[in-house]
Amino acid sequence: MASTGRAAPTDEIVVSGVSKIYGSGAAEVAALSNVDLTVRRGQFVSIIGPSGCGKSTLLRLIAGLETADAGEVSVFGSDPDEACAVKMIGFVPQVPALLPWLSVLQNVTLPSKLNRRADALRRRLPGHIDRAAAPSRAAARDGAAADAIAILETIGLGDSLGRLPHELSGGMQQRVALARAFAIHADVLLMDEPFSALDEFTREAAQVQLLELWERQRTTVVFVTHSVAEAVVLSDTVVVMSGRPGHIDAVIDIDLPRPRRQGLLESAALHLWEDRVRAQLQTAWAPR
Ligand SMILES: Nc1ncnc2c1ncn2[C@@H]1O[C@H](COP(=O)(O)OP(=O)(O)OP(=O)(O)O)[C@@H](O)[C@H]1O
Repeated sequence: MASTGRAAPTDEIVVSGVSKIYGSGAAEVAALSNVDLTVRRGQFVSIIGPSGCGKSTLLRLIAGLETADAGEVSVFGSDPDEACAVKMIGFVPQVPALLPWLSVLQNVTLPSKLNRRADALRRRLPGHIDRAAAPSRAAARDGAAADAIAILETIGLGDSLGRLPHELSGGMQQRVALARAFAIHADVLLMDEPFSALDEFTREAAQVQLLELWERQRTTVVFVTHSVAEAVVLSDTVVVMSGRPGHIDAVIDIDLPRPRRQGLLESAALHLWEDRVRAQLQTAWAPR
């Protein structure tokens, strides 16, 4: 059989021997050097490390928004830019970036309205797993609204469907951005410090709501954070990075039971894992 030039579908995101350099000459920055990482489908993986160690660069490479200078990235067997173009990949940035003239519900349903063509293409990509049968246009519209409402209810915004973004707190706006990402039913969601602007109490509540959404969909998530507690409470695996140039120091599997809820935040087991990740970070930051 003739080769299609496309890798076979896999159940993994694979980053293999990846290096990334920005700029050239005196302005050259080695952002990543020889990074290997495997994320299995359905895993929640957090990346933690000091500022400038290449966390966002790694996320952007998986998203197909940057190209590696060496090595390869594959998203369930597809090239990242191809996977991104057909919305196999969703992105949650630091700022919610909601459209101010649209209601909460309209903000959440907009991507699925815009992405019908991408949906059709996505169904043909080898690494995509269909979560629902292809619906008719009208059924898709009604289904998308019902789905968005269910997601917004899960995240505690069921009574805010008709409100405009400026009528919401920062924490509520970020939860709408999360709902919008989950509503596209992407194969992987990449989240770049989505809770960093929230106060501690709001942040912990948002983490619990993210976990509730994730447990419903079991979407693969790669999550960048500076918070050890956040990484531990959310993740199956915490990836510890350090810089100059950016590389992976340790991959720590967090063996805490799920579902993880508010009570876990105070548990001794959680604090033991936090201590372990913090010790690894201190090793990573120690001068060489
Ligand atoms: N577009 C760019 N052009 C030049 N250098 C860049 C660019 N993007 C990132 N860098 C550099 O690459 C390195 C890694 O940056 P990156 O943003 O990936 O780190 P980070 O770990 O996400 O940082 P932070 O935690 O502060 O967000 C840094 O030294 C940064 O200055």
